[in-house]
Amino acid sequence: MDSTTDINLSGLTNGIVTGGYKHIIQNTRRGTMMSKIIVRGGKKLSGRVRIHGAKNAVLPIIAASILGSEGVSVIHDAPPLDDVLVINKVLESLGIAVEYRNETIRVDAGRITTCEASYDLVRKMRASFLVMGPLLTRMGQARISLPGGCAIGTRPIDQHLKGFEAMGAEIELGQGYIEARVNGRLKGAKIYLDVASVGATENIMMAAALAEGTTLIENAAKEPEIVDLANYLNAMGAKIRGAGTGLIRIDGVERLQGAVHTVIPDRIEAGTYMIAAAITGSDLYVEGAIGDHLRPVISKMQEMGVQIEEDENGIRVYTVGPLKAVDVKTLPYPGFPTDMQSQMMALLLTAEGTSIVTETVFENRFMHVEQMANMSAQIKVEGRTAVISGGARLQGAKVCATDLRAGAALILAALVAEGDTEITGLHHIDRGYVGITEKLSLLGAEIRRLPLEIVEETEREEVLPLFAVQPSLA
Ligand SMILES: CC(=O)N[C@H]1[C@@H](OP(=O)(O)OP(=O)(O)OC[C@H]2O[C@@H](n3ccc(=O)[nH]c3=O)[C@H](O)[C@@H]2O)O[C@H](CO)[C@@H](O)[C@@H]1O
Ligand SMILES: C=C(OP(=O)(O)O)C(=O)O
Repeated sequence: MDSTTDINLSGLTNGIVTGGYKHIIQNTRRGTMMSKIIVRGGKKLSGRVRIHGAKNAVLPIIAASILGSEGVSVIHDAPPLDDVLVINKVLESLGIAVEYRNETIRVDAGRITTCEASYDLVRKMRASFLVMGPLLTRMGQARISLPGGCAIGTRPIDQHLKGFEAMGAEIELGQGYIEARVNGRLKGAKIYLDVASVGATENIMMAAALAEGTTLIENAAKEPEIVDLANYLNAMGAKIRGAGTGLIRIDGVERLQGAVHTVIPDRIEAGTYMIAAAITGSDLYVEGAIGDHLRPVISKMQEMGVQIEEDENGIRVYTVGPLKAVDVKTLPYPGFPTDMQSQMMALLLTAEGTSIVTETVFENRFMHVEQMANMSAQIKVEGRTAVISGGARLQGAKVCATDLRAGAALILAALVAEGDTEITGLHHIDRGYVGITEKLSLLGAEIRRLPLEIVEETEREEVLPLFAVQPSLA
């Protein structure tokens, strides 16, 4: 993810605007506005919070819709997030018709006019690279800008490329682009992933769906988002078995068509609100949260003494006394998710005793520690391990979200800090949390989002009420 402030989608001003969350339109319409969140700590929360569709499921699913040469895909519960707008824009730049209204995306990929995804779009979001597999397998070629690294680590794509090469693609790198070509169709292959990469598993699974013959992905990632993608691909006519296990078998088919699919709830958004309940000592119902997707988070929170009750519609979280320190190690699913590490650290700051957090997935995912230290947090980092001294009262401060989950963790810490916390770097948070200010405020938090700097003042009132903007299907 690059470090520019907000996404500029000003070309979409003729698109459809329907009801929803203010910041998305503010950011996308003017592209120049920065904002800050101000939280006054100490409020108890109560009530229910609805979890939106999963960012990390919808992004590969939108990319996979490129594979549908006939019919229209209808993707329900697509969260109105900046990342979703970016991947939609990537598809449009390929000549594909995309319409986004009321959390439903329609994609007509009947016609593709170019196989190139430019630097301008791919730099905004790493997941844009997921269009490589679908384009290569359907069109025989793809030229995609290198996604590069980001705040949390170097994030190479060698495993994606290894998979495409094993299926017969020729890969060339030049001028910041990766060019992949194949004569005829990709061929099914046996691919062992050196690391159980989520993105590589998804990209290879999509490429293999239209390949000739059978592909086996060994040491595949097992995340619920992989299963959701496989379910969508199968609804399009693919033959995929084993998604959710370490061995996925894909029997290639000749063509795929658009399908209707509802995206799974976002387990990381759900986990974040579960921690909001625990950190504030409140009683919240997290509607839509799926316990089975959150097993390691639930189990760690219970070990700390948090009370958790699951039913078929969601999860209730509350506390009955002080929380205990625990040790946490991030791992690929079904281990503790790296995307919940910083939020968990915020909670551990309020527990009694010393906790140890070990990050094994990304090499540089402790950037929030420095920001938390500004709030008087006692954390010592050595390599991939952080030692957290819990129990001290956090103090409100001026802090900056260094990445998406770091931003969420700072908001959580701010909910219990003494005084006001000002959080900037909100473009990170907007990638992954729909209306976090509105949702927390409705639960009783004292939280506001304010403009920090408005370069262009026009059209502010015009954009209310709002939601997402996308051009109509042609
Ligand atoms: C859009 C999306 O779904 N993002 C998620 C996805 O990212 P993403 O798919 O990028 O994460 P990966 O699972 O690929 O990365 C995991 C580890 O594998 C390494 N690696 C990855 C690919 C590769 O070719 N070579 C390689 O060495 C990475 O550097 C990292 O250390 O999974 C991560 C791990 O759960 C989450 O934090 C991200 O939120
Ligand atoms: C790291 C994340 O996302 P991405 O892979 O899109 O950067 C995340 O969702 O926490």
